[in-house]
Amino acid sequence: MWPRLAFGALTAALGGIAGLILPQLLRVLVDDLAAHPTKATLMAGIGVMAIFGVLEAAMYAARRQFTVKPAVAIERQMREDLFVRLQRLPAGFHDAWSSGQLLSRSMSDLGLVRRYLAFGSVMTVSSAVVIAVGLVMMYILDWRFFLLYAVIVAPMFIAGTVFRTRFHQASRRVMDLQGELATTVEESVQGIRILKAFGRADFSARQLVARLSGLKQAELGKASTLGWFIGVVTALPGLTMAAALLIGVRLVVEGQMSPGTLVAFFATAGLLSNPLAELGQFIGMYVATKAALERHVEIMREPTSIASPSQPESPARSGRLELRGVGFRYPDAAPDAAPILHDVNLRLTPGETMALVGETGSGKSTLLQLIPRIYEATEGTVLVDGADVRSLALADLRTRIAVAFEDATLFSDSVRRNVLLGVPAAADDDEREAALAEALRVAQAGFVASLPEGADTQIGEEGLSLSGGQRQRLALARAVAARPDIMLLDDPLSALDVSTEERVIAELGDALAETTTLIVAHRPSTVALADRVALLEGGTITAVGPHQQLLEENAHYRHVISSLHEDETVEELFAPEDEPVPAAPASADETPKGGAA
Ligand SMILES: Nc1ncnc2c1ncn2[C@@H]1O[C@H](COP(=O)(O)OP(=O)(O)OP(=O)(O)O)[C@@H](O)[C@H]1O
Repeated sequence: MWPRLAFGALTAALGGIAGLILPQLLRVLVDDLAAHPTKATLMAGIGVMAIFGVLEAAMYAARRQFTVKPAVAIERQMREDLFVRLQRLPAGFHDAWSSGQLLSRSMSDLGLVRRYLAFGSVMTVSSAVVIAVGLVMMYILDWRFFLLYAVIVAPMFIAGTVFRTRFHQASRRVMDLQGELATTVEESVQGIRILKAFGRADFSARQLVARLSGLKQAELGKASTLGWFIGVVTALPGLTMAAALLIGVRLVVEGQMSPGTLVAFFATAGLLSNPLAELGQFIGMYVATKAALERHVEIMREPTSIASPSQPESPARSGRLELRGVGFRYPDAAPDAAPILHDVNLRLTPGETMALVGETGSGKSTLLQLIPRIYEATEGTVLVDGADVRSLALADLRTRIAVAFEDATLFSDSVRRNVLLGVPAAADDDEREAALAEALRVAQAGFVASLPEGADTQIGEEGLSLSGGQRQRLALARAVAARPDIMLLDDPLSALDVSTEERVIAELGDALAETTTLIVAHRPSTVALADRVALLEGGTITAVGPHQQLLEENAHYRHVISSLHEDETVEELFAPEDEPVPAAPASADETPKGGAA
């Protein structure tokens, strides 16, 4: 890869040097033709010029051949590394970074790096070589001209130093604003229904216009910085040539210099003016690429605090789950804020189903996310199969556990691939099909059969849109298909109508008989699925026991349960289990709840 880039720079430099030979030929031709004008001299001169011209063109073509491939390969590799990094970084990192910033860093920033590698870097080397060789040739032609030309280097150097600092700041600002713009566009597209429903499309447009104006100003500032620098690097050689013309004509008239030398100087100076002006552009490209790389490195250096241990344990799989003295505060929480969770002690026996109940915002979802290490407990220990989760390889831990969140995220892919996401790659086709059929049955996702292409139907952003209830059932099917030892369900049935929910619960009860399940419940009917219920109150578990017992003994539990379901009174909840519960209206409640849209 790097040798190809080096060859690219070499061919670019050789092409430039081949071009610099032409003024020397011009000098010989002019002086010889003036002294002994013969047809043979003229033809030889034209022939050599043509050869060098073709050589210059061939070198140009070779440069592109050498440089484009490695630059594209490096860009691809950097993008892959960034993506892998983003996957590994903890959820806390993603909370703190906007998606637009990550998008612009992985797309436009890395495109800039590719362009600099394929073009800017080799052309910088070749321009520098051409300028150096050109200056040597000027010296050979006449030292006075060389001196004259060399004088402009000092102001160019000063201008270059000032330019680099300013252009770096301007480039960085433009990139950051591009990231913010990407976030605004993404949020407006994601939230288009809300904006339309509230008639606030103009609000989003105004926000976008404000961002665009900011970006425009920053782009203009960047362009004007580049503009004045290129102006300086173009004007200085021009001024030098004017001075050289004055001095050169005088030297020729006085007979101290041949006309050929003067012509050759101007031809050389003409050839150098382009690399000099381009060098300005390339320095600009270098500075912008440096800013892009800094943004890249910022992410690549983010600590992956949640990682696999170097020597992971591999305890026998049993489905045991225990939380010992667990506490947690979010990384971005104020230092004086109370922890979300503290002193949480909970033990689930293998195969047990436990419901987690608490008031809204009490930390139920947070607690669930500590188990597969989506967030890391800041106090205490989470144990899976008797081992601290931090001592297990992450991949291993996450095959032991499957999760289904209320906000069912599906990918732009077929139903089949979405549901089989957690099935081990080693499973053969029959096993995969069996897992799919079983999972769809348990999750009551029979609607899949009536989709246009059944389980091969494309869903997600690039495919068919599903209702909130359908998506939740597929997310639940995904968790079931993974056949974990421990299942974490974060209110995964909230968008289902009551009768579908009852059927799912009945199926889940059978399917999860041997799976340890912790289920965040917002409906008494979900709570009924559980062997025992844990009550989360004030950031800790204050009671654990069977639903009926907690209803009888715990006032806060009664309060939470009664607030969960408006249709059922506390008295009805006390009703013996075999007594029929009044049927809730079987509305087609498949619309997404809250943020699950
Ligand atoms: N990523 C986050 N960063 C900072 N604070 C958060 C984050 N996610 C949640 N919180 C805060 O943690 C608290 C607990 O949230 P959590 O979602 O765990 O509650 P919950 O009991 O699941 O709520 P609900 O029943 O409404 O789903 C809330 O006060 C919330 O504002």
